Amino acid sequence: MHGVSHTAPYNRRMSDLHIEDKSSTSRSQSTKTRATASVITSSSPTSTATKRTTTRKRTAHTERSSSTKARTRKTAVVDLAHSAAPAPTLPVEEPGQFGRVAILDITPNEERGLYPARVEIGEQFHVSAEVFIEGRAKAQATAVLRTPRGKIEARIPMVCTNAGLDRFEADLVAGTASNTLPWNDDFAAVRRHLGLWSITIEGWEDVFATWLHDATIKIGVRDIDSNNALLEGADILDRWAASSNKDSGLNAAERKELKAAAAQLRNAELSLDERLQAVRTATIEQLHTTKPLREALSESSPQTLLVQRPKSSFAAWYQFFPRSEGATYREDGSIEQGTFATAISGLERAKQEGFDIVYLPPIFPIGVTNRKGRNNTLVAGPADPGSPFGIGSELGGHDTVDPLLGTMDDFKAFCAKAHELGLEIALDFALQCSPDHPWVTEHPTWFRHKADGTIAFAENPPKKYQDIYPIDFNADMPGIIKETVRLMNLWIDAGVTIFRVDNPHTKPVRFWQEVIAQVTHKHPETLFLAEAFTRPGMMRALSYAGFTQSHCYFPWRNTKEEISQYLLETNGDNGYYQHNTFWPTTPDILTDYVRDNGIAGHAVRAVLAAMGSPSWGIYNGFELIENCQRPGVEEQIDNEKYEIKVRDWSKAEEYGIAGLLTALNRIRRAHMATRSYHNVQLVPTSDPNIVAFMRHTPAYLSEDGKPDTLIIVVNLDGHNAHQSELDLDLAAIGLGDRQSIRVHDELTDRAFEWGSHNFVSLAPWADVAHILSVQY
Ligand SMILES: O=P(O)(O)O[C@H]1O[C@H](CO)[C@@H](O[C@H]2O[C@H](CO)[C@@H](O)[C@H](O)[C@H]2O)[C@H](O)[C@H]1O
Repeated sequence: MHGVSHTAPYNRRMSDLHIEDKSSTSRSQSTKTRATASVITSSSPTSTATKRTTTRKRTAHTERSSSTKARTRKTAVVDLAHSAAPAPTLPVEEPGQFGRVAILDITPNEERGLYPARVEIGEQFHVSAEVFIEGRAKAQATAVLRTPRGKIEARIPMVCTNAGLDRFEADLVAGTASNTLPWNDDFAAVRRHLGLWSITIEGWEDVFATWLHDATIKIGVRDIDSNNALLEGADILDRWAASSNKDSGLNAAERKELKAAAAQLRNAELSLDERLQAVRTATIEQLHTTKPLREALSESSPQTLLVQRPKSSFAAWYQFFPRSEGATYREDGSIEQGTFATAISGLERAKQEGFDIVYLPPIFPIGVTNRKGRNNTLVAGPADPGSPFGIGSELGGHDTVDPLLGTMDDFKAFCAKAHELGLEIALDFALQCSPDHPWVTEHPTWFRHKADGTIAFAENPPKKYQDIYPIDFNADMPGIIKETVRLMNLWIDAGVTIFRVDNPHTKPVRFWQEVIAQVTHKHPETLFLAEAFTRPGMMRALSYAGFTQSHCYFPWRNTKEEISQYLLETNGDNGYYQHNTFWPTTPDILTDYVRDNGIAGHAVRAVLAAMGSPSWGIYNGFELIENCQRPGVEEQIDNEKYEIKVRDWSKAEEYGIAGLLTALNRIRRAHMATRSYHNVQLVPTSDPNIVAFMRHTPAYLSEDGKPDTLIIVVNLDGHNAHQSELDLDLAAIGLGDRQSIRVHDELTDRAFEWGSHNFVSLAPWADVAHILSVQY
């Protein structure tokens, strides 16, 4: 976890802030504007001390602009006459020029900031920077978050996390988490907060801390300069007491307190220790933490942050095939397939289990030429419905509803029912054609013809897709873009809000960039899930191009080491660009782990997916433990891709998995800590079969003012019980001063007393996991 533990941070949210944005809406990123902002800053937060100090600082600024030697000399004399001059804010006039405090290596900042980091509205995220000043002086840092209109949303003190090495970190949140959906009346209010926000880092000299450190040593050894040190401290306290209300937010009583402490530091009738005691009070300590004197304020250039709509990070997906929903056996044993009308039962099941998004495979007419038969055979029988990914027939292509499922109106009614239930519809968009697709004759240049005039079928080695032609983008990319945008708009108008794009990595990234830009220009609420399993660079590029979520390698991360490493990889800085969705299985993926670990194994993978990633998904049938592989391949036998399934859902109760999925979605909704790609921390365990991690949201980011922490402990062995010791870093969850804490198991409702060293025992026939919420 990047989680930064603040004890008493200052100026949390804008509502508590006493700081105004001095550059506000005019905070353009141009050098000129930035320089102006710095100059304005120099005349308010740091130069607000006594009249004398203010005059001196203003003089310093005038000098810089007039640059006359005489004036420079005069100012130097004035400064020397007064113990130490406070470090000024220096204007930054061009990129790369340092301010008075140096700020380097701000994160997130992928590809040198070319692509904005992405978060969902209300998602906790993490920033860091290296901030330092010369010599022994102490620097501090503050993260400032601005809305798209330039208004300051939060100013959060950053914490140095590697003492002496200048790395400062902070957690932030942009806007308020929401479950409002695009068709809800109040969505307009959410939309106002979406778009490009900015983060700047303010570095500043903590002159009080620097002084206190040195003064304590000097007085301790009765240094000859002890009196000077105390007088210097008194000057600092005076400056602090007079500091701008906009910056420090001190009230009258606090200013009085600081002035009284300054007087005590100057009081020659007291002993040196008694004088120093003036600043060793809880009040001054508290003020230093919450309302410090910030001198030499230096501001980084802004980093952009794209804040996206609800469900762009935090979403629970549920996949089913509408043709199987409500399918029945006729008397002769043949199957009556489901339709959009009967598939309402799938929506209801998704709703009941607490999912947000229903994902449908392609719903278009299926080709006849080279149609695949059961179990991926190359010859289809007369009753075989074919793979829905074999798109297009004489009945139409990507803009036509398969008549076996219903009409366009039936599909619209299905979407409307989903919306009524609070579910979004994600439609599969597989850009490929059956040989019978109208494009094959209407747009021959969209396909690569071999010398003999034929077209090669598609493949994704080692998989072969003999029933489809791939699209060739080289001859007419503009034409394909235009048609793709038309198609997506058509389905959006029917009620689709999300596209799950099949194999996007086999098409040019630039193609997706243009398509997504055009679609979201008209329909900014549209989300895109990339079904890409490929090289990391390509997966990241698709995210930069606009895919909000991505399939990933979670299904193949099964051991403790693999899971631990993957949790950090997917929930760290990568999570700003690639929002990985954790699916335990899909119609294309049934791993050996799920095959071999029975009901317990299903429970394990569901807990890891739901708690390990803000975005997770379940392919239906998981509840029924459909885990038999087709020999030699990592996918189900009698796969629904090639045949219609008649399922007996009454069996779902028996296995308990449906109940578990429902509980997991309930826990996710109730705990803000599950909503972020940036708050995971591994918890060390002694047993190789027990993996543990936690998610923590500090109190200052939560809506109810309380921290939210979940500790997830999972026994990966689907056959044997395991016991493990488990070490908890209580300081990382803001409870460093406690010997013991109360935790509540969200799955079983049991309560435990835990501490920094704990013991767990988990058995596949009892509990495969604990999901413990810490009671604050
Ligand atoms: O290539 P992936 O493993 O990423 O899988 C995706 O794309 C496949 C091609 O669209 C798709 O495969 C299914 O449809 C094909 C075309 O009808 C068919 O030939 C394959 O046998 C069938 O598995 C796969 O489902 C999709 O997720």
